[in-house]
Amino acid sequence: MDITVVDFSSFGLGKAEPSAKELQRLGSEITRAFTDIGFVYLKNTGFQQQNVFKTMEICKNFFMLPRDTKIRYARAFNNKHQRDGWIERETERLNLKHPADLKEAFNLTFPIIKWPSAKDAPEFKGSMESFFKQCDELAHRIMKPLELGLGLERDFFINKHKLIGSDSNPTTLRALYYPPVQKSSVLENQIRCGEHSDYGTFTLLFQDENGGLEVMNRSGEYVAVPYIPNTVLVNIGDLMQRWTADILTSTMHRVKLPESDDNSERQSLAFFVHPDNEAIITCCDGSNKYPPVSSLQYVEYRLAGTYERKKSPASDVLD
Ligand SMILES: O=C(O)CCC(=O)C(=O)O
Ligand SMILES: [Fe+2]
Repeated sequence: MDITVVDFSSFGLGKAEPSAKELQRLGSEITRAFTDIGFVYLKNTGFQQQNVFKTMEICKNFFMLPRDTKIRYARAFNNKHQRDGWIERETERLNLKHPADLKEAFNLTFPIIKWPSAKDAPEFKGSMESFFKQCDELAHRIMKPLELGLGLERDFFINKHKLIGSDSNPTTLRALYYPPVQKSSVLENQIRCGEHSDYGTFTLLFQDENGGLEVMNRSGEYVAVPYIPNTVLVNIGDLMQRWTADILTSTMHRVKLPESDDNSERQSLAFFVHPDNEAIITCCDGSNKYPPVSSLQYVEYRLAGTYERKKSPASDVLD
């Protein structure tokens, strides 16, 4: 199983809308990939690889801060409407059958109250804000051909994603850091990111050169999804699968441990696209295969399962 690479140069960031024929081509190719495996690599999106790596480096500087500093920016777990901030290692478990994930993360979900100060993390705020904006623009550019590919009316998806980057939409930019792993301290079945499917519309994923991401193929085997320079990996989320009455596929994936104690770390940036809070998601083919659900209700229900009931870092810093 190979994940298709689609050339998105005709509608990359900053480009005018291409001809109807070209948009149709993009739509057919992307829709085919999302129908088959639920993942596609887009190349020439307008994202500069160097800028992606620079953003990761700025994030790494944050992750390298002492715990006492990072804890000041920890995500609160006592308020389900406040999901931004730092998430300590082994706090989340994306697969409930496995021990907690060997990763830490920083969420940018609006409203953002946990920005690290410029003193603690120079450039972090500006860099993440600008990355968020670029992701938002690319997400909207992907929706247009997708509407065409699925034979939906123009703006079908766009109209339900008007408030990205505000308190009325749960879309999240997440910086992930997977620290080096000492095999001797790893619990049974513990990996960097447990097998899961994403929750929302779709996800834009930017990986570094350290592998580990794997996707389940149709035979139920996990296969590597390597980093390809100058591409953005896009995958369908569960809400989109439901929205399209299972035409598009939300596929299980995971991040495995490095092969040996080779001190390799991993970083990624994930942009989880969700419809606006109040959007009601009803099967787009009129089949009513799944009952209508509000975007916010759905994401809150899914997120509730992700966190362990153990003492969370946020309880150290109730503010
Ligand atoms: O870090 C990665 O490459 C994947 C992370 C992921 O799948 C997720 O956070 O949903
Ligand atoms: Fe994921």
